[in-house]
Amino acid sequence: MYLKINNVSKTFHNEKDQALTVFQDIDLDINEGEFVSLLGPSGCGKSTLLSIIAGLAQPSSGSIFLENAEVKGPGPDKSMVFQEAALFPWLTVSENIRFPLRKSLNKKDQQDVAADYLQMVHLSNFANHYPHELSGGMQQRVSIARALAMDAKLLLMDEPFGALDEQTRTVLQDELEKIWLSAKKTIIFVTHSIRESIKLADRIIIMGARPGTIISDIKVDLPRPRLQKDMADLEEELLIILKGEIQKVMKEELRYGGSR
Ligand SMILES: Nc1ncnc2c1ncn2[C@@H]1O[C@H](COP(=O)(O)OP(=O)(O)OP(=O)(O)O)[C@@H](O)[C@H]1O
Repeated sequence: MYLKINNVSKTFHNEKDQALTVFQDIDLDINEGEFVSLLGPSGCGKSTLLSIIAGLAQPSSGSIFLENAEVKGPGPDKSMVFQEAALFPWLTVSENIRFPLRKSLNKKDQQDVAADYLQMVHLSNFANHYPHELSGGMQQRVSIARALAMDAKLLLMDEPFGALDEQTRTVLQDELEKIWLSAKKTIIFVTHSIRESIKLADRIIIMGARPGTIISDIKVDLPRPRLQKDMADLEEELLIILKGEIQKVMKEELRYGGSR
């Protein structure tokens, strides 16, 4: 198995040492080359699970194996795109993309790779600008270009298009689909958008309200590129599942908020 998530649980403790178990006993096997989307109500632990897979956070119990090696920390075998762009403000756009490549590629190759990915996110004319000269959406496109340029086999994306306008979002969804189809990377993609997950993923994992577990594991067997009219039935089905979970979260938040 390419990625094996074994009985993973995560509990946080607040300042009063009250325990908050975010999710419990998550078991998930992901094949190499799969495009998996993680859906679930706000606060069910999608970002936390992604950070644990990335090696940026530790599980409270359980373990994760990537190509049979236990994940103990971040590494070049996985790259992550966060909800907000995380760029070095003192480096230009092109230098930001080249930074993770500095040890693996010579200068000319770094420049070529940076230029290719900047073109892909339609920012070629901004290569020598600094992040503060770009809008939030443009900065996020640079982060995506940087993660793709690293060419890690496992790409972890935490609502990467959440802050983008609808048109840019659609363009980048199409680009990501093309990259995935040609490079056959394994992608785990957190989103709030049912439509986005049906458009992109092979497989949709739905996490339930806290303490979260996996409540559905759905194969998306629609031809690509996916058309809205073909997606409608599955969209309806997922909406019904998610609505129930969102209601549970709202009730729990009221209870938790009231106890503070
Ligand atoms: N470092 C932390 N310390 C304490 N609690 C945390 C920490 N990180 C996350 N949490 C809590 O864990 C729960 C899950 O958070 P997480 O961000 O993983 O959820 P999510 O499903 O990605 O939510 P959203 O869809 O809103 O982004 C939340 O209740 C959050 O407050």
